[in-house]
Amino acid sequence: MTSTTKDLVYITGTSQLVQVTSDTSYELVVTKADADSIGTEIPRLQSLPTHLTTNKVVILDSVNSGTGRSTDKNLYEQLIKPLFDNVLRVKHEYIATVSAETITEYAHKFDNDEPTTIIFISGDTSVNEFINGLEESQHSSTITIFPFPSGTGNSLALSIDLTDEVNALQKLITSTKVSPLNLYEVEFPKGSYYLVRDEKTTEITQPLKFLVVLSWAFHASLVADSDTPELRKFGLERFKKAAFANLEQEQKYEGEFIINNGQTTISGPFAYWLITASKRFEPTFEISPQGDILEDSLYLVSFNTEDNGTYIMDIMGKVYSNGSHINDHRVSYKKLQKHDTLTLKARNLISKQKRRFCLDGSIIELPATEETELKFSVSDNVYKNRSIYIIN
Ligand SMILES: Nc1ncnc2c1ncn2[C@@H]1O[C@H](COP(=O)(O)OP(=O)(O)OP(=O)(O)O)[C@@H](O)[C@H]1O
Repeated sequence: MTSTTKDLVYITGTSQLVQVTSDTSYELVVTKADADSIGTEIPRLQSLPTHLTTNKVVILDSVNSGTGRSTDKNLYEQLIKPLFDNVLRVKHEYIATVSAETITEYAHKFDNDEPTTIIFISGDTSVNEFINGLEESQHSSTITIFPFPSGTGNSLALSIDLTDEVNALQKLITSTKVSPLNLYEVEFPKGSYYLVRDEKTTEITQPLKFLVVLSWAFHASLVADSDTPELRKFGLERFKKAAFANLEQEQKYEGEFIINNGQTTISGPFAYWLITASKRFEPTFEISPQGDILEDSLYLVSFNTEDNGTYIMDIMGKVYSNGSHINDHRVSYKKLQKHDTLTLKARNLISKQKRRFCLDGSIIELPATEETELKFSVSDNVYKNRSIYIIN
């Protein structure tokens, strides 16, 4: 692998140029340099943003995210730790997950009243688990989130234009922009469970929040089927592999999506159905071109089942082609906003394949039933007395 060197930042007070060399591993390179001798495109750092100074800083490393941490590249050990400890002097707490419960348990116990910045080295699911794990707090407080794109899909990070870890690190230390991170809510029917590697785990007993996507049909199926140790090794390719396997079977999910008690009804059977706040799920998979994570709105993207073998790939190809699927007459693309009443009526949920939903990457299995209803809503950035923000 050829090695590349990227300029991270120039620290004006100490005249230090900080660069990152990456090949099979990362290395932080700090040299003294004269301000006039370095390129004007390198960000000048005069002082650190308050999310790294005034706030308590926690780094949550979800070590199973992406292709795991077994490779030689280790973002925290090789870049963040030396940068924070030796160069910028950012006091922080580092937590590496040891199990699938670490994040939820941390969130349950989270009782900081002081403003906290939580830096996630993960994908979307880990951030979702933290938010949903929060318990009611007596005092209102703020939690500022920063997502490194270190998982497989990284839709949240992509939504704020973070496509690689080094660019993300640059944004984390230089950006002073912090915006409310709006949350969305879904109420699953009683008897719904999380499904991990096809096994039922925790029962869902309260409405859940999501940040980027809630899906059913083809999308939920491929995310669920890709959650095996064999496929996880492939990184982003795991979704493609699971997608091809799903295309071998008919994608037919019966039901209808009802907006504002019938003002608009989008009838199935659906091959594809999701609601999302994000613009992209992968760098080139532009699922919702008008989406903006900083707005308090969702978009519905759905299309119906057809009886030819190529229509799903045809429409997916358009998603990869700058999101041009939204101009395809077969695709429903609708903005959903605060105060909209949103209901999905789903029918014939007997076979397991038909009753799996994806909530920011987690899979949820509904109980087997002839008909059920799910309710959704667009809420603000406050949950359990905590105001959630994102550095962007
Ligand atoms: N040590 C661990 N053992 C088992 N599970 C873990 C461990 N650490 C983290 N996890 C779980 O792995 C999952 C990682 O999901 P995350 O979304 O962060 O990454 P991803 O699935 O690669 O990315 P994406 O959701 O963007 O596709 C989370 O459910 C998290 O709780």
